[in-house]
Amino acid sequence: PRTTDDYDYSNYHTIADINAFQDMLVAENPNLVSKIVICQSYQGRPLNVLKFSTGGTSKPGIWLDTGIHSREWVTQASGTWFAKKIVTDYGRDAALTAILDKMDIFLEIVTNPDGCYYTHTSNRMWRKTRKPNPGSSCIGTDPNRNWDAGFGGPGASDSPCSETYRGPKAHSESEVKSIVDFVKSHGNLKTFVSIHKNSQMLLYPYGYTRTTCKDESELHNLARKAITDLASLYGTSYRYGSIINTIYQASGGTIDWTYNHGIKNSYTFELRDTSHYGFILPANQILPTAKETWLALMAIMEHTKDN
Ligand SMILES: O=C(NO)N[C@H](Cc1ccccc1)C(=O)O
Ligand SMILES: [Zn+2]
Repeated sequence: PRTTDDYDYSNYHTIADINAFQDMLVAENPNLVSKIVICQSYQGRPLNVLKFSTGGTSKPGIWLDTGIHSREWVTQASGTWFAKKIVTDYGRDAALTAILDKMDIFLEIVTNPDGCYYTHTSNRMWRKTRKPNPGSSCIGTDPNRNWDAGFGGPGASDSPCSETYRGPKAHSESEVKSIVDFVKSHGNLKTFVSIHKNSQMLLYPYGYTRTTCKDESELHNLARKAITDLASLYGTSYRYGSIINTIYQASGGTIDWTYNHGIKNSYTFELRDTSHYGFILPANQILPTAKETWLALMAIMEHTKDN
């Protein structure tokens, strides 16, 4: 595709396509979009973050990431659609314009590029990073267990062969450490949304402990509003609640760390479906999934702007 207008948003794409999309989007919208390379993956691929900003220096920020689990292809595809939606709606949609006039949005679409490449070339079901584990023939760490939040506790594995291997130590994976460093250097993120698939759930901290997080009632009420907006489009029903109460105990998870690091509005989305198709969601569900999820994200971003 020569422009982001003729990019095929209703299909799954390789990393090369998605990186080309990102560069086109920046070139087409130099006053709104820029690309930050926050680091490289283990195998040396760039970790690209799109910054959507109307200028200013220390604006509060909203972080969105997709594809941290590489096999969850509908999330990277949705992230691509979100990027185009932001530039399309700025200056046209009052709600989105108000959000961007007050806050910056950071979007990492291919958060696990090594794993993503591997799903396209070798194993469609790959979830983890692709860094080898010394002393084991098994590759990779689960980037949703590698964060310094209850790290190594119940709800993660210490076996490199497990899909939920936590890694040799917290933040051992550059794909994780690079986000940790970005959060610390930015210092003013108000919202952090990590997008996964399968289960149709909207989850908030904690996963590693049954302790109720201090903002639980606010996060619960906002989650209810967000999934109500989501369901208004096609009737897709979501469950919501804390990770540990809604899905299961998991330690070292992304949003437990971001919440403990002071980002109140920390959420994990689990997009379509509820395992009817398993992880191979048909491409014809990409656009409906992206569009309904955007309504929930708008609810979360508007709440952030107003609180
Ligand atoms: O893998 C997915 N979804 O794809 N999420 C599950 C559940 C989860 C969600 C949020 C935080 C921690 C744990 C996981 O085992 O990581
Ligand atoms: Zn996942």
